[in-house]
Amino acid sequence: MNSSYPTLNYHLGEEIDMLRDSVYQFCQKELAPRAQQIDSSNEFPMDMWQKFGDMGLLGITVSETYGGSAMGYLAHVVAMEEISRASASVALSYGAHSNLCVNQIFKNGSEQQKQKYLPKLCSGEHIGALAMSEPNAGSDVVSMALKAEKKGDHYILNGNKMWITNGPDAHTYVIYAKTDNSAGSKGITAFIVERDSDGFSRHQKLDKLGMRGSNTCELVFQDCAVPAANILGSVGQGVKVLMSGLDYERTVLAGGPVGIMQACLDVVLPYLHDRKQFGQSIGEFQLMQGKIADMYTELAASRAYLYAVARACDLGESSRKDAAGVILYSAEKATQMALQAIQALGGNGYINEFTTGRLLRDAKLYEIGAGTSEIRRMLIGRELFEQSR
Ligand SMILES: CC(C)(COP(=O)(O)OP(=O)(O)OC[C@H]1O[C@@H](n2cnc3c(N)ncnc32)[C@H](O)[C@@H]1OP(=O)(O)O)[C@@H](O)C(=O)NCCC(=O)NCCSC(=O)C1=CCCCC1
Repeated sequence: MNSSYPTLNYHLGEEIDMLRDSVYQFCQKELAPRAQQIDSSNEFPMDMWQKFGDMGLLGITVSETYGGSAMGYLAHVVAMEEISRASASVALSYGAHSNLCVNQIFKNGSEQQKQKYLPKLCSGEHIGALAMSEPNAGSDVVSMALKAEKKGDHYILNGNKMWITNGPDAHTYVIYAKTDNSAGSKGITAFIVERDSDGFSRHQKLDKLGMRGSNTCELVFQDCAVPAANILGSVGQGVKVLMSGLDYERTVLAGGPVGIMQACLDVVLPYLHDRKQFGQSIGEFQLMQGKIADMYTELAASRAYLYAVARACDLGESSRKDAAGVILYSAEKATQMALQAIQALGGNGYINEFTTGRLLRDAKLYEIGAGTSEIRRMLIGRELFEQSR
């Protein structure tokens, strides 16, 4: 697990242990030292795409035929966790690329689409994004208004998408639009849109509270013609692509808050040894030991849940309530843990020279993005109630 203390062995297998070790070594050397600067500059470090591509991380769930490394969801969450431990915002962009865009094309694309788009997305030459939210369709995503009207062998898209991770930088976008406004969820269709399409533009980058290294923007479609050949799945079946994608998305992105929790312990533990008050290391005080006990336990519990849900995805047993559950639990614990990390560092925790403020700002996103905590509770409760009838 690469920590300064012995920790539980989750028995993930040699291949995934090696992957974790190489991602950890790379990220601690090349990313963690830049994380504060990435946050303050509000810019994604673009050199990372090629480096992640070279390491086989960008197409980690994609078969080798299309340039992927075919390691599966458990490997994906471990990579997500270790990148997030070093820089949560870089991990968010990584997850949006490799899961939201790349994995959606891999799972739902035609042979032609996979051959055309996946190799460059897996190598790091191209960046991917996925767009479902709109200014007036966040939690109520099915009420989206982006219109796609058939005209010959093209669809003409008009409308906006909002809060799109990697929006400013991507080459390839998975976009959901309404092909039939009167058909509710059955009127949604998924499209692959290329960045240079006429009538497609990316608006100014959004100025966010946290995740500042992950670029986000609004997308605008004005009579944007997309070939019918770029439909992902089939016409009117986009909600299935979207909803099943959200289950994988929530699982993979839960690696983000788990990495943030580890980063909290990484900063607090040495501080408890170094910081002296009342003539001794503050870690000698039981109230401080109580804090790290809670941090360690909540991290271990989040991790165990995460690996169990990711394993289920690998076995084709993905569960809607557990995908929602793992990100609900780990996101809320990460925010609480970041607050505790600030408290443990006292005055130093409150200044930006230390990482704790960034960890808090970054953690908060995971209680909102990929479904709010409220939507997650609703999904878990609803499914549990239905299943126990
Ligand atoms: C749960 C929810 C509130 C929707 O409930 P309703 O009761 O309206 O929808 P309901 O009746 O449950 O379903 C509709 C259709 O869909 C099918 N289906 C559902 N699950 C699945 C599934 N798992 N697999 C296949 N089909 C599914 C369902 O059968 C139904 O079809 P039908 O109409 O009957 O033909 C949904 O809208 C949601 O979840 N919102 C959060 C969006 C949300 O999470 N954004 C986040 C966007 S932001 C984001 O992702 C990121 C942010 C920052 C970082 C990067 C990512």
